[in-house]
Amino acid sequence: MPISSNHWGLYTDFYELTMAQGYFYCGKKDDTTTFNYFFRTNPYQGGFTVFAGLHDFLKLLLEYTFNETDIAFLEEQGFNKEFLEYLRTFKFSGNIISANEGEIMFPGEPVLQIEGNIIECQLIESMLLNILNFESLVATKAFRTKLVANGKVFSDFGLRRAQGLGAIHGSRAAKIGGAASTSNVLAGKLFDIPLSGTQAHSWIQSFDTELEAFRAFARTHPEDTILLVDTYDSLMSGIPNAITVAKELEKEGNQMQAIRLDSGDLAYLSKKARKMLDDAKLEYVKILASNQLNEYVVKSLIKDQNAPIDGFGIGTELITGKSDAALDGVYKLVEINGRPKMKLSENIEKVTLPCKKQVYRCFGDDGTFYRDAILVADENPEEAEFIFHPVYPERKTQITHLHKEPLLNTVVKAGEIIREQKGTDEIHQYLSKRSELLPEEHKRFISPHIYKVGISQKLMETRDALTKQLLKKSSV
Ligand SMILES: Nc1ncnc2c1ncn2[C@@H]1O[C@H](COP(=O)(O)OP(=O)(O)OP(=O)(O)O)[C@@H](O)[C@H]1O
Ligand SMILES: O=P(O)(O)OC[C@H]1O[C@H](OP(=O)(O)OP(=O)(O)O)[C@H](O)[C@@H]1O
Ligand SMILES: O=C(O)c1cccnc1
Repeated sequence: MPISSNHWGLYTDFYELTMAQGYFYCGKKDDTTTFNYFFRTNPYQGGFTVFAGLHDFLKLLLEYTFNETDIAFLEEQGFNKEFLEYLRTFKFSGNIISANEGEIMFPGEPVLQIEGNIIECQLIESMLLNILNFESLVATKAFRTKLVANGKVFSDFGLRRAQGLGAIHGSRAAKIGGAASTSNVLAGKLFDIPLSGTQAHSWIQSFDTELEAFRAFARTHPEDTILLVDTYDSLMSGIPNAITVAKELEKEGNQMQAIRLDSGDLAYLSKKARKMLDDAKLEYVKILASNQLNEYVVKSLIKDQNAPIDGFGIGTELITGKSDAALDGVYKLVEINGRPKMKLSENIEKVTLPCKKQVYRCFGDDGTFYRDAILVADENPEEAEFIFHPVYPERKTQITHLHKEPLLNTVVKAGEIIREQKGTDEIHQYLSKRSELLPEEHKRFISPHIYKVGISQKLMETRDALTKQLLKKSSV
């Protein structure tokens, strides 16, 4: 982590600590609770979300403790001595079941479920949301790009444009979603992501001529020469100079790797560049492109305009998850001391589902993802006959005959991580495999088909009974 600490207790919102102290003094500190993490909408008006950030969250969860300076700081903020003594030895001791990192998930379904005492579950809320919402947002953006890149690679160039230190985890998420490499050296070291890079305009500008700059770069990097050709004029100067240097490299037995286009009409320029390179018998020299790219431009260049571009560098839009500022993931209390709990809202979309749960992915006859079923945790999935639309119960699907797979598996037991987390490469491979099972209509960018997530009869009845009780109480 860039902020050096082995104690992450303060990585939380103030109100979590205020509530924790309140629970402590209200005699609730040993109440057992269950919370669910879920999101309400897919980002980018898309049809799915890639779940990412689990590894980073679990790592910090183990270090979610308070050291002496944290305790002293909280004392200055007015927290009570007895409560601070409690925090001094605090360590998360609960259980977590979670979807795999890299899983394709949908709105409304629990992605992760945490059980523990009320204080520990409450304190970690903000850190959990901070990590999972951001990484899932960026991983989803990256995977959308991968889906339309037609096998062409793209590298994360986002460090300079990211929201501060978020870049470190953004680069990790970009790799999970499909970036082949990153320019972000610290993220590369921390998360074992291959590094890649070219050079900036400053390199070219620092020499008297472009040709001199290209030659100097080729001399110092003969085996991996990539030349940025747009500093002065791509067609009139940059590409001809790159060809001259490629020929000089050939004489020394080396092959120039690529040129990089960074402005202008990338389809037009890449076609011209390809022809110029091919005419010079430099078919092996690849063409890379950058400049405010996103999944729509990549799709247009590759699929609609047949641009002969071999790879992309993508910065701003990838690392910031443009045009969505955040994934709207939330963390809600669903059970306390064995009693189901829910949140009512005038806005039906914001009503939460009570109870400990399990999510089952139901597969169609062709083996693809067909429906997700949210069941109460102790329900036998083979006995659940139908699942119902959470808002319009008259819309139901029979699931008896469908193959089902539970999505939430134990990752933390009594405060210990019991499932080894995978590396970014393996997570991406898992995502790719799962994506093959997601029907195409959920992947399209414009008006994707909505993947259906239903709730079991038992869950619906529990929710409806609880709603009645709560409405009765609130009208007294
Ligand atoms: N053929 C193309 N089809 C669709 N979009 C393209 C195409 N070529 C370039 N773009 C995109 O159009 C935008 C062009 O932006 P802009 O006008 O700022 O670039 P520029 O003026 O060429 O470069 P800069 O301002 O960086 O010098 C970029 O987002 C780029 O990715
Ligand atoms: O466009 P992005 O997707 O964010 O990709 C990263 C950009 O960062 C670099 O530009 P730099 O910061 O040097 O400025 P430039 O736009 O003038 O090239 C690079 O040349 C890309 O254009
Ligand atoms: O290596 C590059 O070409 C690079 C890295 C970061 C941002 N823009 C370009």
